[in-house]
Amino acid sequence: MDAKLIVDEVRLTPILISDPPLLNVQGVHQPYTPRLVVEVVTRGGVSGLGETYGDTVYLDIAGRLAEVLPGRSITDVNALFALSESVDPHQADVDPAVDAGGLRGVRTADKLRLSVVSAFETACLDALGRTLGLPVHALLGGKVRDSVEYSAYLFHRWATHPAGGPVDDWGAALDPAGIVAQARRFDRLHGFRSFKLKGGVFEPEREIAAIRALAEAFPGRPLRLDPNGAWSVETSLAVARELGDVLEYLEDPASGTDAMAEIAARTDVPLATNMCVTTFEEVPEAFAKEAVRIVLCDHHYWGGLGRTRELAALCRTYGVGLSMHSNTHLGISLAAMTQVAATLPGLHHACDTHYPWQTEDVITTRPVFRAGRLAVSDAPGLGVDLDRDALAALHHRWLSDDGTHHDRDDTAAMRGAAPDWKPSSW
Ligand SMILES: O=C([O-])C(=O)C[C@H](O)[C@@H](O)C(=O)[O-]
Ligand SMILES: [Mg+2]
Repeated sequence: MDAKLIVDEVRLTPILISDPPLLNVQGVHQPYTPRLVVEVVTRGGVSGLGETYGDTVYLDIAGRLAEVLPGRSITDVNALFALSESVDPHQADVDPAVDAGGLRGVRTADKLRLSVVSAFETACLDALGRTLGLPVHALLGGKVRDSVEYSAYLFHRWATHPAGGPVDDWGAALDPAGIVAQARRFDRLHGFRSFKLKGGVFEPEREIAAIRALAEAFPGRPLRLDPNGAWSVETSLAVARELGDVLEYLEDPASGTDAMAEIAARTDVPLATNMCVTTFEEVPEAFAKEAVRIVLCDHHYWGGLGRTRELAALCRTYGVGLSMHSNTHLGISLAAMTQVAATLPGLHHACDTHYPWQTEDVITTRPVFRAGRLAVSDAPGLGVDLDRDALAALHHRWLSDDGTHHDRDDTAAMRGAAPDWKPSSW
């Protein structure tokens, strides 16, 4: 093996990034959210980047994986899965409750591990691409498009965080007019063609009215509504009847494969998910029951860019559509999302991204959306460079935090404003 390709060192940098007070079924985003930046440095002096969730449970696994990686080749990404199993002795201890902040389905030991492996895989591919002078998409078999379409991610939101923290100039959006104003600003700034509204915040009638207002303001544009499983089967069907003529898809209206399958059997509105199909183990039952027509991939928890392509192949095989999910993330993840999305022939829906809500980053140049799309970089690796000063500042914030923000907890943030608050269901 060429010595240049051998991992010399792995650097892990937990950071806290500012986040606006966006509302969802589990509460409100905290003012700061944790992320982890992974750097894999080769003996050839090349450094590759990856980014993933920064909550404590991920940091623990990442720390152990970082210790055993030096001495291995950056080409050996398939070995990361077995390697991560060998260093994660706490697999049985995982609380299976749905991740409070994540809203991304089951919480298994395997999935937590895959969410760490993904950042290491991305960093290895970035380092390999930089070493060979090739973009990551070339390492994945090549791009099938030159730009990737993203969707505007609309949220009901407050103007400020209840406990204080960073303030932006978006103001509150708590009714249909506020959501339309937010969509107009996204349209103006980034040219997004399609809009996704995070639902499950207010009673369904108010969210139906918001989608209707969007349909009126942006006739013919693709619209999605995602209450993160907050509704019953009957409520979901009622919403589908109300909005069937304007929705591109309804995302996770109810929780669980059986509920989704029942809704799917009784409506023509396509159902999408990033909650009931989030692991390969969940695929056979969901596809057999025809519970969803579209799966949202996410390279973070599916285990990386290679596994995202495997999911895409499965979806293609079963005639299930593909879209892309996002959680709060920075430019390293956005670059990885764009590189893998560029290689997926069956990706016919605009990808989600929280990125426009993020005002801070650890990369030197902010990507620019044009007509809602990002150009696919052909530069070596992911095509992004680390801003070390920004990384140090955000790491310093993490170090200075008393632990309140080390684990994302939207419910705790909401209870800061309303101590008796509980998630609603309709
Ligand atoms: O599509 C989704 O379900 C998400 O994007 C989950 C996220 O966590 C979102 O709800 C959020 O950031 O509040
Ligand atoms: Mg969703």
